[in-house]
Amino acid sequence: MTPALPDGYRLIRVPHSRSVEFREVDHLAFGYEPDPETVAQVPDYLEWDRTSAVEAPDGSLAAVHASYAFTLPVPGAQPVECAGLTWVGTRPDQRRQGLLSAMIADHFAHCEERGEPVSALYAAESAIYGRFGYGSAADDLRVTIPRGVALRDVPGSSDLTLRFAKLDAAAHGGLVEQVHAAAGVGRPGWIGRSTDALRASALADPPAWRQGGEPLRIATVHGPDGEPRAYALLRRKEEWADNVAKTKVLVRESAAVDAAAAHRLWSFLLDMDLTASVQSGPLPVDDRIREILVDPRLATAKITDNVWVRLVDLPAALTARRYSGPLDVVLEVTDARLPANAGRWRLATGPVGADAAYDVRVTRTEDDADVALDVRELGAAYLGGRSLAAAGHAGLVEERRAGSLHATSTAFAWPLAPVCSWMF
Ligand SMILES: CC(=O)SCCNC(=O)CCNC(=O)[C@H](O)C(C)(C)COP(=O)(O)OP(=O)(O)OC[C@H]1O[C@@H](n2cnc3c(N)ncnc32)[C@H](O)[C@@H]1OP(=O)(O)O
Repeated sequence: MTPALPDGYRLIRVPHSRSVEFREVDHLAFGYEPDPETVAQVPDYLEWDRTSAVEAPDGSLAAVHASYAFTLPVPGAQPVECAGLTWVGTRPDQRRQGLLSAMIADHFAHCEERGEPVSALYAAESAIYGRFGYGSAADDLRVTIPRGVALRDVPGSSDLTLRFAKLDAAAHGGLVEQVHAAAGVGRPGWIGRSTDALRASALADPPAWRQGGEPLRIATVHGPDGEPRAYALLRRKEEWADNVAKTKVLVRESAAVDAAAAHRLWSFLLDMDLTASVQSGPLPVDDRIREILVDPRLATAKITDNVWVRLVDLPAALTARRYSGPLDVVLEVTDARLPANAGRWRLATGPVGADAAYDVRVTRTEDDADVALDVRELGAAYLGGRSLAAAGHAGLVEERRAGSLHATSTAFAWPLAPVCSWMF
């Protein structure tokens, strides 16, 4: 069902030649205006063959959205093609007349045309996207830790070398992406920056973004042959109180390829002169730092929703991931926006064979349903970080055959918590 637009409005693709107008809608919707220095220093990272809008009858842009061609790491399998929805905005004077609803339908149609079975996003407000079938599929953790707290020993940490420098995009860009990719192996949701412009924007540091802190620095950890094994992009924000230094270390993003490298990095961050605390960037909720703090209570933790996931092509999406155990279940799915997903589906997986062959079948069935749920709940559970049983406990998933929800929930769960380490 395509929601109707008001008379005279139409959905269009936006070419690069209209980029100023496109950005202006977003500035009006979000309430900001980048200064010329920021515009000059942050690369244009939108993909201009994936930018769309609603045009008003007078030819102006009333609402906009864009997407990135990502691949989304899923539990135990190759990443799946994924449209990363972004830059969604409706002009304040055009709100609540269905423009977003029409743009989302358009976005799903583009996903289908491009063969992208899932879409993911960061929600500006968490109440917006559930109605469109997106489920909150991951949380992220941000910790603030006082300087000098003790860490448990991790073998090999003290053999590694730490370097600290002013961030130089040309010199450090390759290292950051190499470590980021290696650190995310096996981690559902760990989306990589897919274009040079996105990679460059991760290192952008215009003065307006510094909030009174120093320019971005980079701490890197190296193995015996100098190979990079961890990094943190950070800035210090100088503060003094009664002649005592209270400077904060603000980490934008960090990643480590293994436990020793993570320990070496944190040992450095938690022991910087003149500082009082370290505030992390977005981490998975099961991050190593939670395990290695001697006194975890000293860390203040904040958990927020991270990526949201929408199954656009349900059978393709469910077939593209692995499950934590054998399963044979009939799911009855509701999907108000994409009726092709609705109805009864048999999801059957066997054990992994000796040859590592793995079989997942998702087929239409007329058999009685074991578990009934909306596509939103399937999206939430897709990366293995949300419990379908918990959703059932909350009244959002219905168990029709005793025991089937426990089995389904167990199979969808995954040992490593999903997260995306950067906001898009
Ligand atoms: C992935 C991203 O880019 S996230 C960024 C999202 N953008 C922003 O937050 C910028 C500021 N906000 C806006 O630009 C707009 O308010 C938008 C884009 C969120 C909504 O655009 P609109 O064109 O007004 O949405 P539309 O009229 O299609 O509303 C669809 C439904 O969503 C609801 N809705 C829209 N925005 C919100 C919201 N922020 N919170 C809760 N419900 C919302 C509407 O009430 C409506 O409900 P209904 O179907 O029950 O009537």
